[in-house]
Amino acid sequence: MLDESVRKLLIVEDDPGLKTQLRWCFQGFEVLVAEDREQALAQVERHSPAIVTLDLGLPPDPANATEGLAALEQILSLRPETKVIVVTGSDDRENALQAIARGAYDFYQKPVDGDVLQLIAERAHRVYELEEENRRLMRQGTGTPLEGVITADPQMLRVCKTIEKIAPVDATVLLLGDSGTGKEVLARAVHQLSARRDQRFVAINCAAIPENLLESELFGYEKGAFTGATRQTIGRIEYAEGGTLFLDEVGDLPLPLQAKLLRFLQERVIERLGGRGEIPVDVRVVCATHQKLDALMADGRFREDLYYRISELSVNIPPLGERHGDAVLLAHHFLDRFRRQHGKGRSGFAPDALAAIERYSWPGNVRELENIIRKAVIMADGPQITADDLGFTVPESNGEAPIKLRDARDQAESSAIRRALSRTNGNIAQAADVLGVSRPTLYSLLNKFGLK
Ligand SMILES: Nc1ncnc2c1ncn2[C@@H]1O[C@H](COP(=O)(O)OP(=O)(O)OP(=O)(O)O)[C@@H](O)[C@H]1O
Repeated sequence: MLDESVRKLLIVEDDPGLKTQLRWCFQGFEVLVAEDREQALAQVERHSPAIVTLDLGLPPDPANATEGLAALEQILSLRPETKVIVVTGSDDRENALQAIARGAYDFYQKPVDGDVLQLIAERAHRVYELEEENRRLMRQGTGTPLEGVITADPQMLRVCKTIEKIAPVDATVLLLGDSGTGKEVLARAVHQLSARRDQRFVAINCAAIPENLLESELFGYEKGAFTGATRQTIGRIEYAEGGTLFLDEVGDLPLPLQAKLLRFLQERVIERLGGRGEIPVDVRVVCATHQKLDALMADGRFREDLYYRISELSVNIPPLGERHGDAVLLAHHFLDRFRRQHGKGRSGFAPDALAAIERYSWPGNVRELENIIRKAVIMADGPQITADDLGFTVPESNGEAPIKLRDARDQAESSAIRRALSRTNGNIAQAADVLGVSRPTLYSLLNKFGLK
């Protein structure tokens, strides 16, 4: 958790009476003030306040929202993570909505009620803290040693550790996990962390190639082997010589090819179609499937002897829905990537979007999340990505962050603690350090949230 004593809040208000009144609203914040756009930007640049309350009617044209809306845009482009709460006149709903569309976190209509404003500021700060925690974990590489793998989930971190251990051993690896869980990413990591890293990584999806072509694709063929075989062609196995061959969806391999693959794994030689000699090939094989191989074996659709051969080392990859905190972490990662790729200045996710991402079950796993964020980055109307932009609904929820302050705080705290623990591999002293609390405090929070 961030140090509460340095929670900074900037009030942008030109009316001296209101300014004084607002100053007294916010307990537990270091309050800064500004009277116009220029001063506001200077304060944001200098102090980076987490929260800004912004009166839309600013000089030189206090009767109009133009200056306030311009200030809002400049604040967000200077520091997109700032949570701006727009303060408007009682009959100025239209400008308030415009401000939200341009990235304001929330709006508040006068007359000022100190308790309500304090509550809104507290909620905004919790969201700010959560996002800050996410950004920090991402900056630190989230503790995963594997290239291209983003995770803070303890189960996935264990998977990464396993991959690290088995990569240098030249044994066949079987990766088991649902579609889109990152099997290919992990297969590449196996290759990268092995002595074969400077050779080829060759991937072939056994389910994507028609059965009659798969054999020649894998083993290659000699000229004249079949009609249309006008020249000698080497197969994917041979092409991977010295490197790693990734056989994706190995569960979909037809039985006759299973026998051929088994022979290759036993003898380490191949025969091209129409060929007369055996060719020795030195490749590391990594297989993957989303299928339940034991069920396929019971049905006689997968050879048991091949199963034992390919599962010398097998790794189970958990679905995204079971990984704590990973959906939001990955969402930020993809947002960063796609806004650079597509040159879009999205400032982040609106709270309802983050809540929806956290609660969704992700049947299509990381691939689904990646596609949804790509589309939202391209299609969103405002600077922030909202739950609407994500285009999916979360059952049994209204898509909003918890409204009760205590619930919001509990959710934010337990999520930050989980992340800190996974980041430090369950080391309490280090986790307490990361969170900026004492060890006894962390123990009591662990008790409170039933975390082990
Ligand atoms: N932990 C992760 N961190 C970052 N990106 C990831 C992670 N896991 C998956 N991805 C990305 O998600 C997409 C799907 O991953 P990948 O292709 O490895 O899944 P898969 O399990 O092999 O899917 P399939 O079974 O459908 O082939 C890829 O674009 C990949 O880069």
